[in-house]
Amino acid sequence: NNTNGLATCRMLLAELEAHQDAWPFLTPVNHKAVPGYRKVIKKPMDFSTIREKLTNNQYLNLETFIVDVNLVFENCERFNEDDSEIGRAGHRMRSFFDKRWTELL
Ligand SMILES: Cc1ncccc1N[C@H]1CCCS(=O)(=O)C1
Repeated sequence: NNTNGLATCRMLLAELEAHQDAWPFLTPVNHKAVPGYRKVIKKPMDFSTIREKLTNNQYLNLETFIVDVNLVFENCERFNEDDSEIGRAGHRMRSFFDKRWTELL
């Protein structure tokens, strides 16, 4: 039910934030420091924004939470080369997340 969904969101987000490869995703990408980002990425998302939304009760359930987490990884794959530090971190974080939430189903 809904409460279980929110406890699961809190647990999953804590694990994402604590992951050693989370560093590119902990704060919003600084579009002043990253040329082209604002133009290319229409829906920026990061773990601190997800934390804020969770705190403000903006996620209806686990599914709406997963949509935002996946947006972090889709933006990363769109903007970063697979063969780059940030690109590789994104792939590692995505596979970590996919494995974790499916384990909890
Ligand atoms: C996820 C992402 N995609 C594209 C460019 C940059 C980033 N992340 C940055 C976030 C702040 C720290 S950093 O500047 O090292 C990396």
